[in-house]
Amino acid sequence: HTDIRLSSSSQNASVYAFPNYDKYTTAGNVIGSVQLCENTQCCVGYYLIVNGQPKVDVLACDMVEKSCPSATCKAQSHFNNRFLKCVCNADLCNGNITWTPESEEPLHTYSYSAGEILKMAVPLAVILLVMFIVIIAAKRRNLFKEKKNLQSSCDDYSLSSPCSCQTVKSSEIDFSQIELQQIVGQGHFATVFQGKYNGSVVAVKVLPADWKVKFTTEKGIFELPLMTHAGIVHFLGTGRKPNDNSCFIVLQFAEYGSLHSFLCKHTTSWMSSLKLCQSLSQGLSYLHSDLHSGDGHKPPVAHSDLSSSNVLVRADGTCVLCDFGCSTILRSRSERRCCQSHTTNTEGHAQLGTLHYTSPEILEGSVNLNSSGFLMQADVYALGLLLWEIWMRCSDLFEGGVVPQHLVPYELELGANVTLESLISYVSHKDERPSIPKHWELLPQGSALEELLADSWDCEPDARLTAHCVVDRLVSLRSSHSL
Ligand SMILES: Nc1ncnc2c1ncn2[C@@H]1O[C@H](COP(=O)(O)OP(=O)(O)OP(=O)(O)O)[C@@H](O)[C@H]1O
Repeated sequence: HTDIRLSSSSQNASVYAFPNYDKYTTAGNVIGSVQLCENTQCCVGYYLIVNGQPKVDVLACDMVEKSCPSATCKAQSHFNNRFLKCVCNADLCNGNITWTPESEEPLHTYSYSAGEILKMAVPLAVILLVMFIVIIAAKRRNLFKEKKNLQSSCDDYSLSSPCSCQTVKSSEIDFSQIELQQIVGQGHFATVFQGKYNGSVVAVKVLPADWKVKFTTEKGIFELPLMTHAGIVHFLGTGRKPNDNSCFIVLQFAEYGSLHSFLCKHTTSWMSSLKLCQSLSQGLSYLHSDLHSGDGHKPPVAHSDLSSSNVLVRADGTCVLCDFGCSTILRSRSERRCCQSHTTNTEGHAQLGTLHYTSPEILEGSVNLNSSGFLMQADVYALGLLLWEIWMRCSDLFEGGVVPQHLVPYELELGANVTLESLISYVSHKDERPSIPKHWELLPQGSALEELLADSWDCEPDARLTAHCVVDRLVSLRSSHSL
């Protein structure tokens, strides 16, 4: 058992305990066994289910600032029958999780009540089942058709596991070479630390041994040939911690953290908003590209979990993509033959990303399999939402007025704890999108912005731009409207 000492003094203090990370407990604002949450109201608890009982894995302040309306720590996600997460807003509340084995469902989501989780789980299961069946059926019937102009680089691709005929051997990093400092991020699966490796500041993403599949998927993407690009977080290597067998990935450190936390704290000028948008779109365009260079071949990759928490901001004000744990490699038929012996385990695994950013066709389970790039089109829908998020914090687009505080898409319309049902009704049935300020119509670049957003988040996936076209539109926006 973890020894937890309680503090009665400071507000929003969160009990913290790192059974596997004892030597890092002095990092950050830690007093005794209590971490003082200075920049967030939320405490988070991660528990592993051992012999039917939740056992503390990590307790800390919630660095990703997700909503935490409850004072008690009710289990909100339950993965693989092994892992629970809860968030809450009272002193030391995350030391006690409220959980009953029957009340949880395996969702990757924000905080929901048990009833809501049940309501969402059924349609989600149906969507996943339908997607799986139609993908397999489409493969059999060779439904993927050639497309001109749009997605021209992804003809005849199909989903594949992260195996590759070609991979670049990455460096195996010895854990003793890394000095972990403080926690800088907490995803659903991983804890991300700032650290030092070979004299450089790095980010170390630690995934518990239970999440080996996520780790292997992400490692497989980083190890594809030609994956080095300014818009994709730079990968340094992977390893295993000797004491508990958890896996870690060492990455370039992004000084501003996630785009979400950057936009919460900062507003931008028009030019710096364009820099964020352009680097983000270039990163996605590169990820989607099918590249041959020398002996190396990078197949197109769909990110499948784009959100402002999975985009990082570097010190120079550019974005990089991160978190490839849900990504899918799209392979041509000939490559699949060559990879056949490795492609069975995750074949057809189109995963749902963060709910707010999920495209209407995936929300509804009506994926158009005539379009081989449907996962890339879903990424472009999320890209449109991210561009909107960035511009909603651009002070030059609110001159003379107040820049609104940062909100994730649909938070204003549907609240922070959005449900699948409300999203389907709003985004799919009513075809609504995040609202664009009326006065943008009057700005010189206003109509180009609106068109770009509309063409990225169109309800019809085939009508959406490619990520490459988004880059082109942003380049022309920059040249015609540089302030
Ligand atoms: N290279 C990095 N530099 C700085 N911060 C980072 C870096 N990588 C990740 N982070 C922080 O850690 C958070 C979680 O990282 P990541 O999304 O990779 O974890 P995850 O568990 O896979 O998340 P998810 O819940 O989206 O599946 C990010 O939102 C960001 O705040």
